[in-house]
Amino acid sequence: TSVFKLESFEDNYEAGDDIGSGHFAVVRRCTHRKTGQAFAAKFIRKRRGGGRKGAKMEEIVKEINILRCIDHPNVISLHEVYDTKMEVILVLELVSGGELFEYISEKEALSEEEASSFIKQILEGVKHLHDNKIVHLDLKPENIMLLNHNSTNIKLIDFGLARRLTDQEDMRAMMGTAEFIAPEVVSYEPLSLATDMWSIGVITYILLSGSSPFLGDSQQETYHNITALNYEFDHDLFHNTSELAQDFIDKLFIRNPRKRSTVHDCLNHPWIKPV
Ligand SMILES: Cc1ccc2c(c1)c1c3c(c(C)cc1n2CCCN)C(=O)NC3=O
Repeated sequence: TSVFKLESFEDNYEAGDDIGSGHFAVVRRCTHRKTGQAFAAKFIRKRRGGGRKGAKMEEIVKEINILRCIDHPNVISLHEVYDTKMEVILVLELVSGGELFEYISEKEALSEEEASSFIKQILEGVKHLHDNKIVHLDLKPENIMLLNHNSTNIKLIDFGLARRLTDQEDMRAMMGTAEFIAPEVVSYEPLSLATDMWSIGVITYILLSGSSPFLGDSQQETYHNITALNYEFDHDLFHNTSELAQDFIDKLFIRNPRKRSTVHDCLNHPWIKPV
């Protein structure tokens, strides 16, 4: 198990404004009283008694143990953990550049160089996770944050759905956000590191075109588009996108997870690695 700080969070930090929320969690900017350093504090409500609200302790500990074993410039780092009666507080590295999602919304679509540079950093971060047998399972532009407004450095955040791939438990679970999940998730088949690679294909498609490849008018339609691999490089959106970029994406939108590009294949793909 993990050692939690016993003195109170408030002794050491002044909580600031709310910057976002997720499953049973609220994220607030906070300042370390002694040093003035800024952090992101993720307040996760504990499940009390037989209630359904709040996260199970074993899930919280799983997220903490995953965060504790990763250390990479493209992945957010965990600084401290506080355990109180009602909640667990993760003190996390703060990034101030906002979500990649907001960045692309403002720009419509990115140049191939910019998209390739973002994807390369995402791949570097995901390689670190995959080398540690950790699958993120919720890769999407909202969980990719810019370090600061004037840099294009990114960090992966939010490991609430992340899992460590242990051989005995074959992981099946409906999770993640519809338009980013892989066919095996929709069909409730075993998940693997390849599940993250599909999501990277979706993110790449969005960065280059501003449009989501499988998104339908309903969740069911989106799921159908995913399991039917019903996507195309719409001419209006992709007419000045290289064949190389489309090949990179085609190698990720493969139904059979074992045939899909791995993070290593992607890092060696000519669209990413300058030849
Ligand atoms: C400046 C800013 C604005 C919103 C933030 C964050 C930072 C942020 C952060 C984190 C998480 C889990 C969620 C966060 N959110 C919530 C929205 C994330 N999709 C985090 O771990 N560090 C952050 O800076």
